[in-house]
Amino acid sequence: MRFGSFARVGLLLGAASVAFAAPVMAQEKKVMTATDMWGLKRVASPALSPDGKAAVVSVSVFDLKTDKRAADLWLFPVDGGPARQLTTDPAAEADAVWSPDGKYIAFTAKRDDDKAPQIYVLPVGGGEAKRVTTVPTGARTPKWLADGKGLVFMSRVWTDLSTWDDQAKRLKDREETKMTAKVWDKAPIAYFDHYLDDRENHLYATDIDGAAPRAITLGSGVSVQYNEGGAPFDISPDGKEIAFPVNVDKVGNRPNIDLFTIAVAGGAATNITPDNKTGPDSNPVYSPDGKSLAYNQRTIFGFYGENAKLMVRDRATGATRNITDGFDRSASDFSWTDDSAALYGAVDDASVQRVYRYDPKGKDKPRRITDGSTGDVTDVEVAGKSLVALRQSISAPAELVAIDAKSGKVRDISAANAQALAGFQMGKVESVTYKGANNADIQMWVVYPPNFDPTKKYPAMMLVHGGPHNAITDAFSYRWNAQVFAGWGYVVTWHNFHGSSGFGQAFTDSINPEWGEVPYQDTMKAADWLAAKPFIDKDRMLAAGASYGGYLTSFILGREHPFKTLVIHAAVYNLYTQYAADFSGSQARFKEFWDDQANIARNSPHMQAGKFKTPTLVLHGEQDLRVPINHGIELFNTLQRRGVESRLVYFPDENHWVLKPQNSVFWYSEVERWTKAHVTPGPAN
Ligand SMILES: CSCC[C@H](NC=O)C(=O)N[C@@H](CC(C)C)C(=O)N[C@@H](Cc1ccccc1)C(=O)O
Repeated sequence: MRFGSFARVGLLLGAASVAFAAPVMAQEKKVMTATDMWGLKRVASPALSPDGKAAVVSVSVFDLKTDKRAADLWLFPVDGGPARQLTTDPAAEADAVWSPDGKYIAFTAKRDDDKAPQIYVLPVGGGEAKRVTTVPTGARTPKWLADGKGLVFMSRVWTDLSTWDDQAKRLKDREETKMTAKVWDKAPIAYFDHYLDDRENHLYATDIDGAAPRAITLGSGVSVQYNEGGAPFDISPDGKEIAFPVNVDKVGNRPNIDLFTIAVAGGAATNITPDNKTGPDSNPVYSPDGKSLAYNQRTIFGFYGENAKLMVRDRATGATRNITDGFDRSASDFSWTDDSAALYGAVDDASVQRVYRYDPKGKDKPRRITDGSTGDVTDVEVAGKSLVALRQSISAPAELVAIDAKSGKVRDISAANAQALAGFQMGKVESVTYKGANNADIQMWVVYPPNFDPTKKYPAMMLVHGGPHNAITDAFSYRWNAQVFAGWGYVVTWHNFHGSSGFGQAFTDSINPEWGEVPYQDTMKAADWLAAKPFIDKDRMLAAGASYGGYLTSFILGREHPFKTLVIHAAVYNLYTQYAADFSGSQARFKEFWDDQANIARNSPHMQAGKFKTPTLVLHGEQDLRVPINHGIELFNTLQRRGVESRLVYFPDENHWVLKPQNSVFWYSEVERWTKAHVTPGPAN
């Protein structure tokens, strides 16, 4: 679906549209279904103009008939006023970046005959976008050079080939050959849903006039560590130096990411964080005055749940400070102010993502700016006098907002989904705290069915989150949408059990290396809390989870619990087979499994198979290389062998997550059919 013609002034996405939307009467409102949810527009991370006056975001829409996504760039004045659609091409545009003079926006897209994503440059004042690269291996994550005449980008290339023609030929040969074997000498071999090939990520510079790109890191002896997301590198404000992450592990299975710098002109690369040998140094960002380099550091090997410290390096002396010393939160998101006097970023902070201000000198403690009362605020961007971000909640998808850095007030800029949401009757959302394992305070989200009547009794659907070192914050989920489940007639909960992030490092780390028992107890105590409520029917409770959440749900399956049925997606069911199945399994922080098999015996859900008796819906994707398909098959076959009512829903073309629209709608329909058959939804007297 398109929003309109090029450069059309669009009220549709602007905040102004809220005022003009026809009011929808309560009785006309409907509960949101999975299909409705797929009709919502998805607003991605903003890119703020250098003067801070306008923000560009990519807005995606999905077509349920074709399963296709279209994404276009929209420009929003930060102070309000109508949004302007910048692109209408059927291809999805991404990675938007403003030129230093604010006159152009570069982005990546696979348009027309492009076989891989290329960089395009669009004049902001009007005119067509012009393609500036023709790189057979694709151009990703562009950043402008300081003079505005060129860009640096990343491409994944074979390092034994010296020309783009040779790269193109090998790509063609690999596509055409009937010999499909892959060979590795070093781990990792895969990332989430794809096998890694024998290429490396390297940086190139290109002029915007379309001259052949020039290699920067190729020949330096190191390559860029990159899996997904935004640009992992930054260019110094004088346009002379680039900082980028490198995995210096020579063995495989002991990843050690250090930050390197290299001249934009190429040459030798220098490791600037060689002393941190046990954790990743990442996300380098130069201060606008060019004096400092901010980056994240973790130091505990194999523990992604470690709080990321925010480090600031003096580029002249190399002296480096941890400016978040004593801050018991992870500072993984940050953006410098123009005067280099502060940084702002979103923090996973006790069940909500809130914006904090950091002092680059480390004298002032990180200061909370937004209070979290209106949902998660993430993806913070600072420029000129503006601070923009995305805001979302359990009941509303992300929209672009402006933040007042002094008062913390959050103001809507986009309203891409205001009209659609006005037609839905959402359930009330509450944050509660109960006493969990070891008498600790556990935060839990409760989402009530629309038209909830506290004098009646409702069934409960307890959702168990993944990670485990993640948290359920006030965010809109497309994969496990609590409002869709509440619309079926359940009181839905998400509890942030021990191990969750955002509640302090000790709480996060309290389930290592014993993954099962304490989160299990937290879940049972959450069930007790619910069962004691007059509005809950304790004989109509179910639990559902995915990934680590599927681990904990299958751990529950082999133990005492009050649930009438369980829904288990992409579960880590067998810790023996998960152990070395992917990159996470390869990072043993404590003992290797052959040195501590008792831990696996205590913690692996499959060891309790002899006690399985609860009807269970098992779901898994074939392309899941994070938790491979064997887990779902083992769990289902074991339930069948024990004569326990069970059903396996298998997705041949989905990975760790169900991401395709029609498959997702089918996933929701299977979960709805199964849960309703085992736990009657809706109120009873
Ligand atoms: C957000 S980082 C979580 C990464 C975590 N890494 C280490 O294990 C992870 O992938 N966890 C898996 C389970 C693991 C394979 C044992 C998991 O539970 N994934 C969850 C959470 C998640 C959400 C978004 C991105 C990555 C993971 C899930 O898939 O819902």
